[in-house]
Amino acid sequence: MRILFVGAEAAPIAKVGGMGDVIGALPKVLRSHGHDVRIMLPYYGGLEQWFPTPGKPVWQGSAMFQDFDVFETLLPGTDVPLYLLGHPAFAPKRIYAGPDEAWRFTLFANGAAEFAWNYWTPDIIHCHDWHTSMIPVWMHQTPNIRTVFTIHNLAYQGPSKAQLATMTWCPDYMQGHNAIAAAVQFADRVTTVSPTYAQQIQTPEYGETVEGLLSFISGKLSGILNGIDTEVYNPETDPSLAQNFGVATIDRRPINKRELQKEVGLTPNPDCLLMGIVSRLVEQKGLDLVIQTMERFLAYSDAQLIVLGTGDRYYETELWQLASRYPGRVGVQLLYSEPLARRIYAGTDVFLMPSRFEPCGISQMLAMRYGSIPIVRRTGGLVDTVTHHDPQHGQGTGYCFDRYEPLDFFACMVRAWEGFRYKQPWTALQTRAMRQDYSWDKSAKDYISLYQDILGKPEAALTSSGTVPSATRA
Ligand SMILES: Nc1ncnc2c1ncn2[C@@H]1O[C@H](COP(=O)(O)OP(=O)(O)O[C@H]2O[C@H](CO)[C@@H](O)[C@H](O)[C@H]2O)[C@@H](O)[C@H]1O
Repeated sequence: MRILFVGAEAAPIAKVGGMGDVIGALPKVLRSHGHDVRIMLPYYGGLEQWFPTPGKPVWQGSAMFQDFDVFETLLPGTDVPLYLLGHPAFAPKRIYAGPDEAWRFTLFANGAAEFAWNYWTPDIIHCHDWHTSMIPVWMHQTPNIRTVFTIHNLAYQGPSKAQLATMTWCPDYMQGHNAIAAAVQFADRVTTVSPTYAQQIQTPEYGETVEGLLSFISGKLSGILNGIDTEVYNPETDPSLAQNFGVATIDRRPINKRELQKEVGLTPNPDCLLMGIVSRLVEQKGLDLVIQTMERFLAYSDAQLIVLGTGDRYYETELWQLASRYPGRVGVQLLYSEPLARRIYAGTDVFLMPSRFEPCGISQMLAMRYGSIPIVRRTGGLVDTVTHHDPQHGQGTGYCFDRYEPLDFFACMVRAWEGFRYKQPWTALQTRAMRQDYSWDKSAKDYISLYQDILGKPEAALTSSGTVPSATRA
C-alpha cells in the first residue's frame, strides 16, 4: 500500500510532544512490513540544521492563492521519504503558536491535498490532528485516495467553520463547526491512540464538546495503542546516559541517579526517592495536583523532584517558585531537551503522570523502559499501559489512582515511597516494567489491517512491493 503520513511533527527533527514520536516511528515500522509509507511536514525554519542543502524542489504547487515548494529528503536515521512543504509562513523557528497558526496549517493541509492529487498519489492519507483536518474534507470526493484521521489530542480542535470558509472557500458541504469536527465526519476511519480514550471521548467528561459527533460516528472510530521506538529509546545503547544498563545489568542504573542529581543541582543521595516529570506544562498533565500536594509530600518524606518542561506561564512560575523554596530537593528545568529527558527517565526512581486526561501517553512507557516506575492517574491510555503494583503476587508495573483528587495522588506517592524502601521487590518491579513490550509491532499490524479494510483488499491482492495495482484500486 502507498500511505502518506501528514502531520505537524516528526521526531527527531520537529517534535514538541508525543505526536512527534508517533509520526517519527510508525512509518519506518510500516515500511518494514513492505508498505510504501512517506511523510509530509512543513519546512519549519531551523530544519536546515538537518538538511543543509535543500536542493531543488521536486514539485511546486499552489493553494489558497499561495505558491509553495515541496522538497524531498529522508527522515534522518531512517529510509522513510520525507516531503517538506516550504512557504514563508513556516520560515520562523517554531512549530506552534503565533497569530497565523490557523491560517498556516490550513495552507499546509490544502497544500498536502494538492500534492497528493498532482505529484505522489497514495492509496491512503493518514492525517494527524486538526492541522491536517481539511484533507479528509477535500478527499471525500476523490474515491482513489482514502483517509484515516488520528486524534492525538482532542483538546485542540483548530479553526472554526467560519474561519475555514474564509480561508479556503470551502463549500457548504463542509459539515461540522470546526476543523476537527469536519475531519471526523469526512475521514473514512477515525482513530485515537488508545482503546480507553476511544471510549472516553464519546462521553461529556472527555469529549471536549464533540462527544455527540464522536458517538454518532463510533462505527468508524477505534483506539489503537501507541508504541515507542525501542531502537531509539534503549537504555543499553542510549548515548545520552552517564551509564548504560539493561535488565541484566540493572545494578549499574544508580550511577545515572547520582549523575542526574549532580547535573540538576539536587543533593546527591542514593537513598531518597527521586521523582521525575518530563512534560508539556499544560492543564492536561495534572500539574495542579503536583502543585497542591508537593510541599506536603516533601515535608513528609525525603523525596526529591526534577521537572523538565515548558508550557503555560502559570505552571512554569509555580514550579519555579517551588524549586526556589526547596534548593537541593527540587530542580526545575524550563526547557526542551531530548538528552536530559532521557537522563531523567534513566535516573529517577518514579515518574509522575497524574494526568487529567491522557489520549495514550508516551512518557510513561519511556519511563518504564528505562526502569523509572510510573505513578499515574487511571485515565485514557494510562489505563491501557500501566497496571498497579501488587507486591504479594509479583504483578503490576506502577502505582495508579482513580479520582482526580490531591489526596488520592498524595496517597499514591506515599505508597510508592514506602515500596521504594524494600529493595528486592522494588528491583523486581523495575525489571517487570523494563520487560514490558511497548514496541510498535502489534499496533503497526492493527494499522495495516485498518488500511486494508478501508481499501477492501485482502493481503493477497497487494503486489510483492506492497502496492495495490492502480487498475484494481478502489
Ligand atoms: N521539555 C521536554 N524536553 C524533552 N522532551 C520532552 C519535553 N516535554 C515532553 N517531551 C517528550 O514529549 C513526549 C510526550 O509525549 P506524551 O505522549 O506523553 O504526551 P503529549 O501530550 O505530548 O502527546 C499527545 O500525543 C501523544 C501521541 O499520540 C499521546 O500519547 C498523548 O496522550 C497526547 O497527549 C515524550 O517523548 C517526552 O519525552
